[in-house]
Amino acid sequence: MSTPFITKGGRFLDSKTKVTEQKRVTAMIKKIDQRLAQKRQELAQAQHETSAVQRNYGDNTRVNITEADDRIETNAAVQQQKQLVAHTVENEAILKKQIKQLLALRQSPYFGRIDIDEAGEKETLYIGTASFIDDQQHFLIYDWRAPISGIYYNGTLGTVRYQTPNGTRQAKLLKKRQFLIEHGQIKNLFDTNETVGDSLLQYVLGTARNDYMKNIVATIQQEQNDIIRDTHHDVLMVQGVAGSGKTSAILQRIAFLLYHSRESLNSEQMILFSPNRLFSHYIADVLPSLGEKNIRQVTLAEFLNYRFSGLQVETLFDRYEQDQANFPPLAQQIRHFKESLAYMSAIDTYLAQLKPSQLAFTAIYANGQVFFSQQEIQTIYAQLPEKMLAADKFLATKNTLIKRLKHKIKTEATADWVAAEIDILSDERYRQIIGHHHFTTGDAEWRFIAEAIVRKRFAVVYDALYNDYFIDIYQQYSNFMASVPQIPVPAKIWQTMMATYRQQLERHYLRLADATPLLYLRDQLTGSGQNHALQHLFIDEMQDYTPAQLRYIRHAFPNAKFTLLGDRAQDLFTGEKQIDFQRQLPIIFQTKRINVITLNKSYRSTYPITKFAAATLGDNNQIEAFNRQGRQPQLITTSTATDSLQQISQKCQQLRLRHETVAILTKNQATSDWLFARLKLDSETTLLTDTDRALPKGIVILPIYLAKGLEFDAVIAYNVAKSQFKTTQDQHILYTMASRAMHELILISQGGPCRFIQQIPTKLVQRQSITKSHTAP
Ligand SMILES: Nc1ncnc2c1ncn2[C@@H]1O[C@H](COP(=O)(O)OP(=O)(O)OP(=O)(O)O)[C@@H](O)[C@H]1O
Repeated sequence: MSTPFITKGGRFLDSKTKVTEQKRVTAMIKKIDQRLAQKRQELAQAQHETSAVQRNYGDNTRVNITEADDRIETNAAVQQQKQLVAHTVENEAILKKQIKQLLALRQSPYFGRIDIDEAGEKETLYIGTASFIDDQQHFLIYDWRAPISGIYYNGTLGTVRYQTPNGTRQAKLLKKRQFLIEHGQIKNLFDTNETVGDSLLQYVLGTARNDYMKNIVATIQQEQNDIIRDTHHDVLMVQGVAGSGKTSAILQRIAFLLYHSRESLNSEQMILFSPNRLFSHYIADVLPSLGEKNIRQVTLAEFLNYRFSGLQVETLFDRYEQDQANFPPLAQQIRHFKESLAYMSAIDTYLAQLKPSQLAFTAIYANGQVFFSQQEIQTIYAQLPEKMLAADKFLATKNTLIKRLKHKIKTEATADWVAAEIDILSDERYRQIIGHHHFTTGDAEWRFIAEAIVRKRFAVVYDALYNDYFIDIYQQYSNFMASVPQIPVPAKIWQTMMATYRQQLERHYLRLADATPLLYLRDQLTGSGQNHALQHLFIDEMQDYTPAQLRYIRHAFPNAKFTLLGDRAQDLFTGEKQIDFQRQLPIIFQTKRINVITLNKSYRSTYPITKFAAATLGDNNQIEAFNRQGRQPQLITTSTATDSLQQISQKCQQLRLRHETVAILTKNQATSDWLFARLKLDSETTLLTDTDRALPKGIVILPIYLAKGLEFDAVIAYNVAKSQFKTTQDQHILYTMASRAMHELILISQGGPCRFIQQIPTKLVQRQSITKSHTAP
């Protein structure tokens, strides 16, 4: 970049300073190069060792099983060799990671410098994406996550405090310098007294987006830093306006947590619930760019489908598409009720009062005959102490059934059919069953084989017990629904809903609103479904989750800490009744250690676009626009579909000359399909659906819910007419569409625009009407 930074509170530096700093950068790169050469040599050596160990592995572990002593020795050798292989492989992986980190540092060793005075001792520290320590153990670069780096993000000149594992420390911040270094060359640098100067941010945000989200460590803002570094709360909830850096903060937070809890935390103990698959792809580069492994990502649909193997669970997107066509008020009331905490509590009450005779046990069959009858299972359950928890009773019942199965295997082993089967057993099968076992008597051997045969015959029973198939959980849920005391609709409507539930079940289909209550009932009844190992769970776009879903997720991951990010104004799915999550959080998460952070400043879009997007929400918003100049949003009103198509084509052509990615956003998939079939565009155009996993460059057409969390250089929002956008939900859709644009926004309205646009002050949007006379040649 050649243009100088224009900075509020920043100071341009003379060329002498730049020369001195460049010298340091060059010297640093030299040191990094030396370290790289050394690490590459170590890697070559390690690879050589690995293949030597692997070669030896075969020789040393040739199994000698004739003598007992030899067997023990061979076993020990195998273990030793295994450890050696694991060690060398791990060593190689560490070296590869270090080389990758050094290569990144070589391009841009650091982005910040702080000069501090700590109790009279002056120090100059440089901050980058990873630490770099010389052979004398001097920190030449500090990792951005090191405690002292907190000063860079939080402090203005003067007295500053920073957190260390041993408590808070104090220092005087004398200088804060920001760098932009590309390919080893300082592109710009300046001193600032702001937390992180706007100029660098303006530069970073002004560039075109690429396929992947970038890390923001060089320009983290103070309030984002609070999110990243919060380690004191069980639940951290961020309510942030569109483009305020929620997703960015979550990803840097993951990197931060991994750095600070290296000993006790690894990426497998974290999971991110993301809004769609495109999003998963979009953010895939951030953690690796910070030297960390990606964590697992899952969409709610994937999570539910995994838990309901064999059933298809309605997705949020399918439901949204159907609701657009028809969503009667009574159905809305039922759904709203089923998604509430009250409904989940009703399950708790139901379970507490459940009599043994009310459990929907089912008989277990083996080879066409009843093995355990429903009555037998019920009786076992009924004999357990009344006060026992439902889950404990279920487990005790299961254990008794397993014991009975084992007993039956023993007695059945003496049956005639077993003896007959043993008589005709082939030699090969016989040897297979015996394996390495040795028997002192012929009787013992015979018994062993007989039991193995019976066990195989009754394997289905064991399977049914193991998988809890002796309770019909779908019937139990149906019974629960029939017993719910305060239903929100007339009894007849509720019964119709239950009948539909049963019919859909026959077709292996389950409504989304029933999914989490059903899982909750199943888990509470059977004591299954909990993951105690997970330590951190992150949810992006939390406004798309219902209280019942959050309650279930909390139940399923009892030891996890939660980071929840959302924006009420981007709530596309709940309809008119917005949920007050903040009030419900202590009940959902059953903790008081909750921190709520609000982000009002929006960074993604230019100032005019953010102003426009905010205005679609009316006066009732606190959105602050980051000061980055750009074109005014444009509203084009047409009178026919043909005119709209023509305008979109024209605009696409123009936008493509200026931008890498142009998105045409529609309200639903059907409209996207329709546009894709009719638009004749010269540039490469892709229609996206919810099965897509990658975002191509060029022009993309997609429904708004798939664009959640994403951003594009330019957006064309189609069709913002009053016939299409009426409700509060529509208003949120409009806001979400507008806020996806980074640099340019065009809105097409076929017929008069909706009231959310009509109300916008004239100066915020450039209006143009296309009448027939304009489009006619
Ligand atoms: N401190 C920052 N420095 C540089 N870029 C930033 C910063 N904060 C946010 N951004 C950029 O702003 C854009 C929006 O950020 P992000 O997607 O994290 O916001 P969000 O709050 O999750 O948005 P939405 O809710 O609209 O999906 C991204 O391009 C991100 O890189």
